[in-house]
Amino acid sequence: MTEITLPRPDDWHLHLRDGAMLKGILPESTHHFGRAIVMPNLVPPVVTAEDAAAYRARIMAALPAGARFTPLMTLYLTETTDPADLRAAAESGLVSAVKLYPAGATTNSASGVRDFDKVRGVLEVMAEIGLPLCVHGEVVSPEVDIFDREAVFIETVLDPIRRATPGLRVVMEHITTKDGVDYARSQDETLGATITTHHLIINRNHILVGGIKPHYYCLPVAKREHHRLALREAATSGEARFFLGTDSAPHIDALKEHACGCAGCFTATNTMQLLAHVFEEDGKLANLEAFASRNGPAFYRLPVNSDTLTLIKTGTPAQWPAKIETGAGPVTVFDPGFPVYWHVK
Ligand SMILES: NC(=O)N[C@@H](CC(=O)O)C(=O)O
Ligand SMILES: [Zn+2]
Ligand SMILES: [Zn+2]
Repeated sequence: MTEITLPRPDDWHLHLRDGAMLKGILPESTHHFGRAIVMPNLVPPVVTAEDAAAYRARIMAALPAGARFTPLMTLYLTETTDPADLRAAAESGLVSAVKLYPAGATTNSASGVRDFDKVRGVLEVMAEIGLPLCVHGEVVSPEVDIFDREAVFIETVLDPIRRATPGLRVVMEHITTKDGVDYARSQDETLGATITTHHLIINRNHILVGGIKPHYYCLPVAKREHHRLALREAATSGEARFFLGTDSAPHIDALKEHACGCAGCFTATNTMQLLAHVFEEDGKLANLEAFASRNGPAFYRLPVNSDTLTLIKTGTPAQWPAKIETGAGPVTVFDPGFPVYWHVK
Protein backbone atom coordinates (compact mmCIF):
# COMPACT_ATOMS: atom_id res chain seq x y z
CA MET A 1 0.00 0.00 0.00
CA THR A 2 1.26 3.46 -0.91
CA GLU A 3 -0.13 6.61 0.61
CA ILE A 4 0.38 10.27 -0.21
CA THR A 5 -0.97 13.32 1.63
CA LEU A 6 -1.22 16.70 -0.13
CA PRO A 7 -2.45 20.10 0.92
CA ARG A 8 -6.10 20.07 -0.23
CA PRO A 9 -6.03 20.57 -4.02
CA ASP A 10 -7.83 23.32 -5.94
CA ASP A 11 -9.35 23.31 -9.41
CA TRP A 12 -8.24 26.36 -11.41
CA HIS A 13 -10.78 25.84 -14.25
CA LEU A 14 -14.21 24.44 -13.48
CA HIS A 15 -17.72 24.60 -14.96
CA LEU A 16 -20.39 24.48 -12.26
CA ARG A 17 -23.34 25.49 -14.47
CA ASP A 18 -26.53 26.63 -12.73
CA GLY A 19 -29.88 25.47 -11.37
CA ALA A 20 -30.51 21.73 -11.08
CA MET A 21 -27.21 20.87 -12.79
CA LEU A 22 -25.25 23.01 -10.30
CA LYS A 23 -27.00 21.36 -7.38
CA GLY A 24 -26.32 17.89 -8.76
CA ILE A 25 -22.66 18.23 -9.69
CA LEU A 26 -21.31 20.65 -7.07
CA PRO A 27 -20.68 17.89 -4.45
CA GLU A 28 -18.41 16.13 -6.98
CA SER A 29 -16.01 19.08 -6.67
CA THR A 30 -16.46 19.92 -2.99
CA HIS A 31 -15.57 16.34 -1.96
CA HIS A 32 -11.93 16.81 -2.92
CA PHE A 33 -11.22 20.44 -3.80
CA GLY A 34 -10.87 23.46 -1.54
CA ARG A 35 -11.40 26.17 -4.16
CA ALA A 36 -12.18 26.47 -7.83
CA ILE A 37 -11.98 29.14 -10.48
CA VAL A 38 -15.57 29.06 -11.69
CA MET A 39 -16.11 29.63 -15.39
CA PRO A 40 -18.62 32.33 -16.37
CA ASN A 41 -20.03 30.78 -19.57
CA LEU A 42 -23.61 30.53 -18.40
CA VAL A 43 -26.52 31.52 -20.63
CA PRO A 44 -26.59 34.51 -20.33
CA PRO A 45 -22.93 34.85 -19.31
CA VAL A 46 -21.57 36.28 -16.05
CA VAL A 47 -20.45 39.69 -17.34
CA THR A 48 -20.83 42.25 -14.56
CA ALA A 49 -19.89 42.37 -10.88
CA GLU A 50 -23.60 42.12 -10.11
CA ASP A 51 -23.88 38.92 -12.21
CA ALA A 52 -20.87 37.44 -10.40
CA ALA A 53 -22.24 38.27 -6.94
CA ALA A 54 -25.59 36.68 -7.81
CA TYR A 55 -23.95 33.55 -9.28
CA ARG A 56 -21.69 33.24 -6.25
CA ALA A 57 -24.74 33.38 -3.98
CA ARG A 58 -26.44 30.61 -6.00
CA ILE A 59 -23.32 28.44 -5.67
CA MET A 60 -23.11 29.06 -1.91
CA ALA A 61 -26.81 28.17 -1.56
CA ALA A 62 -26.24 24.90 -3.45
CA LEU A 63 -23.26 23.77 -1.31
CA PRO A 64 -23.76 20.43 0.44
CA ALA A 65 -24.05 20.68 4.23
CA GLY A 66 -20.64 20.96 5.90
CA ALA A 67 -18.72 21.59 2.67
CA ARG A 68 -15.61 23.76 2.96
CA PHE A 69 -15.36 25.11 -0.55
CA THR A 70 -14.66 28.57 -1.91
CA PRO A 71 -15.83 29.44 -5.41
CA LEU A 72 -13.47 31.96 -7.01
CA MET A 73 -15.53 33.98 -9.43
CA THR A 74 -14.66 35.14 -12.95
CA LEU A 75 -16.13 37.68 -15.34
CA TYR A 76 -16.83 36.87 -18.98
CA LEU A 77 -15.01 39.42 -21.12
CA THR A 78 -17.17 41.06 -23.78
CA GLU A 79 -16.45 43.91 -26.16
CA THR A 80 -18.62 46.14 -23.95
CA THR A 81 -17.18 45.16 -20.54
CA ASP A 82 -16.93 48.27 -18.35
CA PRO A 83 -13.37 48.70 -17.01
CA ALA A 84 -14.64 50.55 -13.92
CA ASP A 85 -17.07 47.75 -12.98
CA LEU A 86 -14.32 45.19 -13.49
CA ARG A 87 -11.83 47.15 -11.39
CA ALA A 88 -14.33 47.46 -8.53
CA ALA A 89 -15.19 43.74 -8.72
CA ALA A 90 -11.50 42.81 -8.49
CA GLU A 91 -10.63 45.30 -5.77
CA SER A 92 -13.52 44.15 -3.57
CA GLY A 93 -12.24 40.56 -3.84
CA LEU A 94 -15.44 39.38 -5.55
CA VAL A 95 -13.67 38.40 -8.75
CA SER A 96 -10.39 36.47 -9.12
CA ALA A 97 -9.96 36.51 -12.91
CA VAL A 98 -11.49 37.49 -16.23
CA LYS A 99 -12.21 34.96 -18.95
CA LEU A 100 -11.54 35.54 -22.62
CA TYR A 101 -13.47 33.42 -25.10
CA PRO A 102 -12.92 34.18 -28.75
CA ALA A 103 -16.52 34.45 -30.03
CA GLY A 104 -17.74 31.05 -31.22
CA ALA A 105 -14.74 29.05 -29.96
CA THR A 106 -16.57 26.79 -27.50
CA THR A 107 -19.72 26.13 -25.43
CA ASN A 108 -21.70 29.35 -24.80
CA SER A 109 -19.07 31.66 -26.26
CA ALA A 110 -21.30 33.67 -28.61
CA SER A 111 -20.88 36.82 -26.47
CA GLY A 112 -17.08 36.53 -26.60
CA VAL A 113 -14.55 38.81 -28.24
CA ARG A 114 -14.36 39.33 -32.03
CA ASP A 115 -12.28 42.49 -32.19
CA PHE A 116 -9.42 42.46 -29.71
CA ASP A 117 -8.87 46.22 -30.09
CA LYS A 118 -12.20 46.72 -28.33
CA VAL A 119 -10.92 45.14 -25.10
CA ARG A 120 -7.56 46.92 -25.01
CA GLY A 121 -8.71 49.36 -22.29
CA VAL A 122 -9.96 46.54 -20.07
CA LEU A 123 -6.72 44.59 -20.51
CA GLU A 124 -4.71 47.65 -19.52
CA VAL A 125 -6.69 47.99 -16.27
CA MET A 126 -6.12 44.29 -15.60
CA ALA A 127 -2.38 44.63 -16.14
CA GLU A 128 -2.32 47.59 -13.76
CA ILE A 129 -4.14 45.77 -10.94
CA GLY A 130 -2.62 42.31 -11.57
CA LEU A 131 -5.94 40.59 -12.34
CA PRO A 132 -5.32 37.41 -14.37
CA LEU A 133 -6.84 36.90 -17.82
CA CYS A 134 -7.84 33.26 -18.38
CA VAL A 135 -7.80 32.49 -22.08
CA HIS A 136 -9.57 29.87 -24.16
CA GLY A 137 -6.81 29.75 -26.74
CA GLU A 138 -8.29 28.73 -30.07
CA VAL A 139 -8.88 30.73 -33.23
CA VAL A 140 -12.27 30.24 -34.83
CA SER A 141 -11.60 31.00 -38.51
CA PRO A 142 -13.27 28.29 -40.59
CA GLU A 143 -10.17 27.91 -42.74
CA VAL A 144 -8.02 26.86 -39.76
CA ASP A 145 -8.11 23.12 -39.08
CA ILE A 146 -9.57 22.33 -35.65
CA PHE A 147 -6.39 20.45 -34.67
CA ASP A 148 -4.28 23.57 -35.44
CA ARG A 149 -6.45 26.16 -33.72
CA GLU A 150 -4.45 26.36 -30.51
CA ALA A 151 -1.08 26.75 -32.21
CA VAL A 152 -2.44 29.42 -34.56
CA PHE A 153 -4.04 31.28 -31.63
CA ILE A 154 -0.75 31.43 -29.75
CA GLU A 155 1.04 32.96 -32.72
CA THR A 156 -1.64 35.28 -34.07
CA VAL A 157 -3.61 36.34 -30.97
CA LEU A 158 -1.99 35.48 -27.64
CA ASP A 159 1.55 36.60 -28.31
CA PRO A 160 0.43 39.92 -29.86
CA ILE A 161 -1.90 40.61 -26.87
CA ARG A 162 0.94 39.92 -24.44
CA ARG A 163 3.33 42.14 -26.34
CA ALA A 164 0.75 44.95 -26.54
CA THR A 165 -0.11 44.76 -22.83
CA PRO A 166 3.12 44.46 -20.84
CA GLY A 167 2.62 43.03 -17.36
CA LEU A 168 -0.77 41.47 -18.15
CA ARG A 169 -0.99 38.21 -16.20
CA VAL A 170 -2.39 35.44 -18.40
CA VAL A 171 -3.41 31.83 -17.87
CA MET A 172 -3.45 29.69 -20.99
CA GLU A 173 -6.42 27.50 -20.10
CA HIS A 174 -6.53 23.78 -20.88
CA ILE A 175 -3.46 23.62 -23.12
CA THR A 176 -3.56 20.61 -25.45
CA THR A 177 -0.41 20.85 -27.55
CA LYS A 178 3.37 20.77 -27.36
CA ASP A 179 3.15 24.26 -28.91
CA GLY A 180 1.27 25.40 -25.78
CA VAL A 181 3.81 23.80 -23.46
CA ASP A 182 6.73 25.32 -25.37
CA TYR A 183 5.16 28.79 -25.48
CA ALA A 184 4.40 28.72 -21.73
CA ARG A 185 8.00 27.76 -21.04
CA SER A 186 9.36 30.53 -23.27
CA GLN A 187 7.65 33.28 -21.24
CA ASP A 188 8.19 34.91 -17.85
CA GLU A 189 6.23 34.34 -14.63
CA THR A 190 3.31 36.50 -15.80
CA LEU A 191 2.20 33.48 -17.87
CA GLY A 192 0.70 30.31 -16.39
CA ALA A 193 -1.01 27.34 -18.02
CA THR A 194 -3.65 24.93 -16.78
CA ILE A 195 -3.76 21.32 -17.90
CA THR A 196 -6.81 19.08 -17.63
CA THR A 197 -6.90 15.52 -16.34
CA HIS A 198 -8.40 14.10 -19.50
CA HIS A 199 -5.78 15.62 -21.82
CA LEU A 200 -3.13 13.71 -19.83
CA ILE A 201 -5.00 10.47 -20.60
CA ILE A 202 -6.60 10.61 -24.04
CA ASN A 203 -5.39 11.49 -27.51
CA ARG A 204 -7.53 11.94 -30.61
CA ASN A 205 -7.62 8.21 -31.31
CA HIS A 206 -9.64 7.72 -28.15
CA ILE A 207 -12.36 9.90 -29.66
CA LEU A 208 -12.40 8.46 -33.15
CA VAL A 209 -11.05 4.89 -33.40
CA GLY A 210 -13.55 2.04 -33.34
CA GLY A 211 -16.59 4.32 -33.32
CA ILE A 212 -17.13 7.89 -32.19
CA LYS A 213 -16.91 8.34 -28.40
CA PRO A 214 -18.87 11.47 -27.54
CA HIS A 215 -17.84 11.47 -23.88
CA TYR A 216 -14.21 12.03 -24.97
CA TYR A 217 -15.13 15.05 -27.10
CA CYS A 218 -14.17 18.37 -25.57
CA LEU A 219 -12.65 21.66 -26.69
CA PRO A 220 -9.87 22.15 -27.34
CA VAL A 221 -10.16 18.69 -28.86
CA ALA A 222 -7.55 16.11 -27.79
CA LYS A 223 -4.61 16.07 -30.21
CA ARG A 224 -1.98 13.55 -31.39
CA GLU A 225 -0.11 11.31 -28.98
CA HIS A 226 3.10 13.38 -29.04
CA HIS A 227 1.10 16.35 -27.74
CA ARG A 228 -0.36 14.24 -24.93
CA LEU A 229 3.15 13.15 -23.98
CA ALA A 230 4.32 16.78 -23.92
CA LEU A 231 1.42 17.64 -21.58
CA ARG A 232 2.31 14.69 -19.32
CA GLU A 233 5.91 15.83 -19.13
CA ALA A 234 4.85 19.43 -18.34
CA ALA A 235 2.22 18.57 -15.73
CA THR A 236 4.45 16.12 -13.90
CA SER A 237 7.53 18.38 -14.07
CA GLY A 238 6.60 20.32 -10.93
CA GLU A 239 7.33 23.61 -12.76
CA ALA A 240 5.47 26.53 -11.21
CA ARG A 241 3.83 27.66 -14.47
CA PHE A 242 1.78 24.46 -14.88
CA PHE A 243 -1.20 23.73 -12.64
CA LEU A 244 -4.43 21.76 -12.52
CA GLY A 245 -7.55 23.09 -14.18
CA THR A 246 -9.84 20.11 -14.72
CA ASP A 247 -12.17 21.91 -17.14
CA SER A 248 -14.73 19.47 -15.77
CA ALA A 249 -17.62 20.45 -18.04
CA PRO A 250 -20.86 18.56 -17.45
CA HIS A 251 -23.49 18.18 -20.15
CA ILE A 252 -26.42 15.80 -19.81
CA ASP A 253 -26.04 12.52 -21.68
CA ALA A 254 -28.87 13.41 -24.08
CA LEU A 255 -26.77 16.34 -25.32
CA LYS A 256 -23.46 14.43 -25.44
CA GLU A 257 -24.91 11.39 -27.23
CA HIS A 258 -26.43 13.51 -29.96
CA ALA A 259 -26.05 14.18 -33.69
CA CYS A 260 -24.35 17.47 -32.70
CA GLY A 261 -22.86 16.51 -29.35
CA CYS A 262 -21.75 19.12 -26.82
CA ALA A 263 -18.06 19.55 -26.00
CA GLY A 264 -16.90 18.74 -22.48
CA CYS A 265 -15.56 15.92 -20.31
CA PHE A 266 -16.85 15.53 -16.75
CA THR A 267 -13.91 14.70 -14.48
CA ALA A 268 -14.69 16.31 -11.12
CA THR A 269 -15.56 12.94 -9.57
CA ASN A 270 -12.36 11.02 -10.29
CA THR A 271 -9.70 13.59 -11.14
CA MET A 272 -7.57 13.11 -8.02
CA GLN A 273 -7.55 9.31 -8.35
CA LEU A 274 -6.63 9.61 -12.05
CA LEU A 275 -3.89 12.15 -11.39
CA ALA A 276 -2.31 9.92 -8.74
CA HIS A 277 -2.28 7.10 -11.31
CA VAL A 278 -0.76 9.33 -14.03
CA PHE A 279 1.91 10.87 -11.81
CA GLU A 280 2.88 7.48 -10.36
CA GLU A 281 3.03 5.93 -13.83
CA ASP A 282 5.51 8.63 -14.85
CA GLY A 283 7.55 8.21 -11.66
CA LYS A 284 6.59 11.74 -10.55
CA LEU A 285 4.20 11.18 -7.65
CA ALA A 286 6.20 13.63 -5.55
CA ASN A 287 5.27 16.42 -8.02
CA LEU A 288 1.51 15.90 -7.75
CA GLU A 289 1.48 18.30 -4.81
CA ALA A 290 3.05 21.07 -6.92
CA PHE A 291 0.61 20.54 -9.79
CA ALA A 292 -2.63 20.12 -7.82
CA SER A 293 -2.04 22.04 -4.57
CA ARG A 294 0.79 24.60 -4.77
CA ASN A 295 1.41 26.09 -8.21
CA GLY A 296 -2.14 27.37 -8.69
CA PRO A 297 -2.35 29.32 -5.42
CA ALA A 298 1.13 30.73 -6.08
CA PHE A 299 0.03 32.07 -9.47
CA TYR A 300 -3.23 33.47 -8.06
CA ARG A 301 -1.36 34.95 -5.06
CA LEU A 302 -3.43 32.97 -2.56
CA PRO A 303 -2.31 30.82 0.38
CA VAL A 304 -2.03 27.05 -0.04
CA ASN A 305 -4.96 25.31 1.64
CA SER A 306 -4.20 24.41 5.25
CA ASP A 307 -6.19 21.16 5.29
CA THR A 308 -5.13 18.02 3.41
CA LEU A 309 -6.25 15.22 1.10
CA THR A 310 -4.84 11.69 1.33
CA LEU A 311 -4.64 9.27 -1.58
CA ILE A 312 -4.05 5.57 -1.02
CA LYS A 313 -3.11 2.88 -3.51
CA THR A 314 -4.58 -0.54 -2.78
CA GLY A 315 -4.97 -3.82 -4.66
CA THR A 316 -8.60 -3.07 -5.46
CA PRO A 317 -9.66 -0.85 -8.38
CA ALA A 318 -11.29 2.43 -7.38
CA GLN A 319 -15.03 2.62 -7.96
CA TRP A 320 -17.00 5.67 -8.94
CA PRO A 321 -20.48 6.01 -10.38
CA ALA A 322 -20.63 5.73 -14.17
CA LYS A 323 -23.10 8.62 -14.12
CA ILE A 324 -24.05 11.39 -11.73
CA GLU A 325 -27.83 11.76 -11.59
CA THR A 326 -28.75 15.45 -11.51
CA GLY A 327 -32.11 17.20 -11.56
CA ALA A 328 -31.23 18.22 -15.13
CA GLY A 329 -30.50 14.63 -16.24
CA PRO A 330 -27.64 12.12 -16.00
CA VAL A 331 -24.03 13.19 -16.57
CA THR A 332 -21.46 10.54 -17.54
CA VAL A 333 -18.25 10.52 -15.52
CA PHE A 334 -15.01 10.40 -17.53
CA ASP A 335 -13.89 6.79 -18.04
CA PRO A 336 -10.09 6.51 -18.38
CA GLY A 337 -10.43 3.06 -19.95
CA PHE A 338 -8.06 1.37 -17.47
CA PRO A 339 -8.33 0.33 -13.82
CA VAL A 340 -7.13 2.86 -11.24
CA TYR A 341 -5.94 1.61 -7.86
CA TRP A 342 -5.76 5.00 -6.16
CA HIS A 343 -8.50 5.95 -3.72
CA VAL A 344 -9.22 9.18 -1.88
CA LYS A 345 -9.19 8.45 1.84
N1 LIG B 1 -14.12 22.34 -22.54
C1 LIG B 1 -15.24 22.06 -23.16
O1 LIG B 1 -15.25 21.19 -24.04
N2 LIG B 1 -16.39 22.69 -22.86
C2 LIG B 1 -16.57 23.76 -21.94
C3 LIG B 1 -16.13 25.08 -22.49
C4 LIG B 1 -14.63 25.28 -22.51
O2 LIG B 1 -13.96 25.19 -21.49
O3 LIG B 1 -14.08 25.56 -23.58
C5 LIG B 1 -18.06 23.83 -21.56
O4 LIG B 1 -18.48 24.83 -20.98
O5 LIG B 1 -18.77 22.86 -21.82
ZN1 LIG C 1 -12.37 26.57 -22.90
ZN1 LIG D 1 -13.74 25.07 -19.67
